[in-house]
Amino acid sequence: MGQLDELGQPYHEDSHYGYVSEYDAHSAYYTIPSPVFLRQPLNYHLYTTTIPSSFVQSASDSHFVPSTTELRTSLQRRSETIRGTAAPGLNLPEEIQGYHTFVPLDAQVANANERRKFGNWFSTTYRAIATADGVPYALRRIENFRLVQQAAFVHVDKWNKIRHPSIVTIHEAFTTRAFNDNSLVVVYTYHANAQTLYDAYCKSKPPGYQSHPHGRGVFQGRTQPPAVPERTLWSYIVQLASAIKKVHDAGMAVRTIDLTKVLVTGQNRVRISSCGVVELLTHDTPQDMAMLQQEDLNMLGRLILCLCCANPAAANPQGLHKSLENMGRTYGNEVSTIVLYLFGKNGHHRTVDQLLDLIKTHFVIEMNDALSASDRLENELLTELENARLVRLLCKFGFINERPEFARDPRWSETGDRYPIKLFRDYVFHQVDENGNPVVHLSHVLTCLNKLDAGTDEKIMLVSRDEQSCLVVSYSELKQCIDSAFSELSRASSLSTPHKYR
Ligand SMILES: Nc1ncnc2c1ncn2[C@@H]1O[C@H](COP(=O)(O)OP(=O)(O)OP(=O)(O)O)[C@@H](O)[C@H]1O
Repeated sequence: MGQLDELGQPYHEDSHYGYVSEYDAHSAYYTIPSPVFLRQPLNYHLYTTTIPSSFVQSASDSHFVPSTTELRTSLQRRSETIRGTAAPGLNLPEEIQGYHTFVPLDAQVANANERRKFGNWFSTTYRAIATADGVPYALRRIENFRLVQQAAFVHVDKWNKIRHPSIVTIHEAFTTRAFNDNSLVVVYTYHANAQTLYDAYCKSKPPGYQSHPHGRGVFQGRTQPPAVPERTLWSYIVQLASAIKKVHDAGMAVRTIDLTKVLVTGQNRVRISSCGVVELLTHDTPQDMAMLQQEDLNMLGRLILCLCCANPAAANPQGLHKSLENMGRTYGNEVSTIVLYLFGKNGHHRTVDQLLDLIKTHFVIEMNDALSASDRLENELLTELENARLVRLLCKFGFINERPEFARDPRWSETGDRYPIKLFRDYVFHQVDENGNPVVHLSHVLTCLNKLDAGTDEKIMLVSRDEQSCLVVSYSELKQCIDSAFSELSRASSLSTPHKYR
């Protein structure tokens, strides 16, 4: 029973959380029926309780993968974000160029003067779902921008060919008047719950309830974000340098290496976002690629300095000296050496290959951590491997059991060839102990279903409810019986609506 308590809890009824929603068969996403209620935060710990330690390969944190419980909690949060809808009253377009269910991702800034600009233009980022594949995408909209030359879209094709784990992939771009202006929209892969480096390390959190993965939130005053640990800093430097290498090798420049454009998308994982937008906006202006690549290295140096000082203005010329001193007090000499190299103070020509050479020892550490992460994830996957198989089996079972049209069917009666299925259902789910109390034991159910799915030769004794008759059958016979009952049912169903069950 203890096991059931532990394993059973993740499936808590959540209807009282007030977000039970209508299922939109067309989009396969949840839409909130009107009137809309303010949602209570989910108690994630109910969904992702600690798995009994005997089932867990590694409960400890590793560099790229958090402990099992935290990993599950964060995946739940992402899944919930992906299925969320926008607050009412935002007047967002219903559908644009095959994308629907728009949700703004930018923090709502009350004062328009405080909005950041992308070059000379305001931009807004939305999450939207593509009708074609039902997958969420991040759409960056450049407001009031009239794209004159269609030839500019060549940059989208070029960037689409750059596939790198630390670059957010671009998919397409189009112009639209659906926002009541001329907008350019650039579509990227969506990373649910991504945070910019600026938000993660430079922005203080306003007072309020801070959620806690293992319990109720607690009220906290305005909190400063944590300083970036040196180990994490090196991880970021390695990932970003490797992304720059990929782009420079393709004869291009990144141009968006900035605290507000680099996203943290998982434990210690960073990705450069918004690639290609600058090229689209400045298509008319001739560019010196060698100079832009030098500027990329400079931008990386500025980003590291700002990150170390938790201050986006740390690399401004007037405070540069002081910022370097501050950085030197907290971080090792090697960090300062890299930053000074990237600034290229003596007018040196720098290359990304030289940079990689300077930080090569850190690449080895990263690679080891990345391999450990993939081992950890394989182990996590192993614990989930059987879930889909068992759910399919339970669905089959649910389809054939207790159908009213079978009530008078002699095959399901006590002398019929389908009768063992009924008895087996009782054997799996409706057992009682010697005092007549229900036996609710998940491991019994799982064991029976696994043996049934495998069709083992093991025999079990099935007893009727009135204890007047009993049958000895093997799992293999039961499997045949269930398969044939289900095939018959699906044949009848496919006559009217094909492909209902796969
Ligand atoms: N590809 C993406 N996947 C998921 N979230 C994203 C993606 N791109 C951006 N975001 C999120 O969208 C939000 C807004 O991104 P944006 O780049 O517009 O940030 P910003 O510079 O803070 O906003 P603004 O420029 O409007 O002031 C950020 O919180 C960021 O984490």
